Amino acid sequence: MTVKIGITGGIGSGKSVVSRLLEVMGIPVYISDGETKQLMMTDSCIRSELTALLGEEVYAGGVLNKSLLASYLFGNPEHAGQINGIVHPRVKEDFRQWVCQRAACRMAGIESAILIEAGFADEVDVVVMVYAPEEIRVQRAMKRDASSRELIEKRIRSQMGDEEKRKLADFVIVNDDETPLIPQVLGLITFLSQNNTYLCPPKK
Ligand SMILES: CC(C)(COP(=O)(O)OP(=O)(O)OC[C@H]1O[C@@H](n2cnc3c(N)ncnc32)[C@H](O)[C@@H]1O)[C@@H](O)C(=O)NCCC(=O)NCCS
Ligand SMILES: Nc1ncnc2c1ncn2[C@@H]1O[C@H](COP(=O)(O)OP(=O)(O)OP(=O)(O)O)[C@@H](O)[C@H]1O
Repeated sequence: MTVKIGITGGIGSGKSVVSRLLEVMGIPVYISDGETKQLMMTDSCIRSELTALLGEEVYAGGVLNKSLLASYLFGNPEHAGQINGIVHPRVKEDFRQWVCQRAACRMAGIESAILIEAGFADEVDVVVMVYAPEEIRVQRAMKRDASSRELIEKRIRSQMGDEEKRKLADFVIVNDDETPLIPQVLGLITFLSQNNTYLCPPKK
């Protein structure tokens, strides 16, 4: 049985960095942001529901209009709920298939900023939170995306707060530019390898 690791944390916390380290160590990771964007292009149900909600311009020129979608989604919690309700059930199905295709792997991960909010915690055996103080996250995301503080803070407000997330996580990896990251990731893998009883019975 593949042990499923959920990797979560707010925007700019360093989930992608942790996921890359896991991949380098031979653990495949389902990157939700990328897979979701792919599904929003290829899945006919998602396409028709998003078009019904936002109009034809959401796929203007045959590509996903990310700025239109982002301004709608991050503008209002109700809007976020509508988009999430269209997209997340399909992502969940897709992730299940992806895991089945990797049945030979001892461990596999899923990375999502909104793993818990989107109801994916029940899909995994262990939830790992990547934590960084909010100001560091804002600075990283502004630099990475050449984005404004206002925009990043808007996204942060649409996600679950760190304190709440911490309580629901089984492990916390601190990525605060001071605590070394690699020993923490190695520690996680070693723990999961040695303590399979902790993970039993795995969730279906
Ligand atoms: C709004 C979109 C088009 C913005 O795309 P863009 O390339 O600018 O940003 P990207 O996808 O890299 O997201 C950046 C970060 O925003 C945050 N974020 C994205 N979607 C959501 C959401 N539904 N709720 C809260 N935060 C979110 C995450 O921290 C994410 O890592 C895109 O994020 C999207 O399609 N979101 C809706 C689908 C979704 O929920 N994706 C999250 C993975 S399940
Ligand atoms: N320990 C670190 N040292 C230096 N730079 C880092 C560190 N951790 C993350 N970064 C940088 O900060 C930025 C944000 O990290 P990353 O993309 O991993 O965050 P994320 O949690 O995946 O964010 P998002 O939710 O937006 O996808 C990236 O440019 C990354 O290279």
